[in-house]
Amino acid sequence: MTKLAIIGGGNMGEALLAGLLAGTEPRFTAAEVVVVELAEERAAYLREHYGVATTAEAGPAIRTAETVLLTVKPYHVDDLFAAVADDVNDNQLFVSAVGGVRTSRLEALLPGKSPVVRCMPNTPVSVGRGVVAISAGTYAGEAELDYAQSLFEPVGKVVRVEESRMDAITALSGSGPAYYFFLTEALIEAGILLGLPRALAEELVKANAAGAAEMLQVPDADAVRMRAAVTSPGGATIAAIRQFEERGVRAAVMAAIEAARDRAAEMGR
Ligand SMILES: NC(=O)C1=CN([C@@H]2O[C@H](COP(=O)(O)OP(=O)(O)OC[C@H]3O[C@@H](n4cnc5c(N)ncnc54)[C@H](O)[C@@H]3O)[C@@H](O)[C@H]2O)C=CC1
Ligand SMILES: O=C(O)[C@@H]1CCC=N1
Repeated sequence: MTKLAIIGGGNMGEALLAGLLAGTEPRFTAAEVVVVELAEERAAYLREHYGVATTAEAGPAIRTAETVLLTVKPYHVDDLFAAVADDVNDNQLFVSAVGGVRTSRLEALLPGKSPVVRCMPNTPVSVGRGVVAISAGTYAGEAELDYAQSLFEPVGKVVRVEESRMDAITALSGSGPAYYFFLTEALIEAGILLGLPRALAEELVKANAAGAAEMLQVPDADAVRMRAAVTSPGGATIAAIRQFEERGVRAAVMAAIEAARDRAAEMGR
């Protein structure tokens, strides 16, 4: 029996696969995992890089799996479940990372009463520094949440949440790495505007991100206080902060996360 079937070998399927197979004591060996991926070029890449088996046939992979991890797009879900109804049993755990899709919708698509845990990971799971929010569906309880926690702890921090918070968590945390990468891009371009060579600008901006991230991990780290500590009276930093505030960057961030939350909810319908 396969321990884990990952359905969808795209960006998130690969990020979780990489994290779960990494390290000297990986959560799974490659032989314990099968990835269901329709695009053959993508499947070949995953076989070559991770040594896992792949298939385009979800049914047999699901039939023989203890845990089924869903990493397909929300609009793939109906077709997928229609095709595998005969391959599912109630002893399997379904763990869904599908954005916006509620456990009640997945439960309605499943033929029996398989337990479903919904999760929202982020791409740093690929390097063991992710964060994964989990919540239980109707037929999943503490045992299934404990199992999901043990599944994801090797790839990052795990937080248990009410499912009603999942769309907000998708916007803030699932999408979160993209915002930091976006800011990174913008800062590198700013360095180039100021005449720095691209390689130097990249080196400085990436090292700043790593340093600031490390400082934020110190217990009781306070972003407001740490930002103030950089902002000298009458100095350079306050001149930049004034531009951010005049241009509404703080309000833009809030509006952006709100839009992501609303879009997550819409995707799941
Ligand atoms: N990319 C991210 O950072 C995050 C993504 N998610 C969620 O993960 C899911 C996947 O997102 P991505 O990996 O970014 O998308 P993606 O488009 O990169 O990957 C989806 C993969 O599923 C494959 N696929 C489609 N139908 C299939 C089927 N019936 N059987 C097997 N494979 C099938 C596609 O060929 C594709 O490779 C989405 O629901 C998204 O909301 C959640 C958290 C973060
Ligand atoms: O952009 C998306 O819809 C997915 C969900 C969170 C991150 N990526």
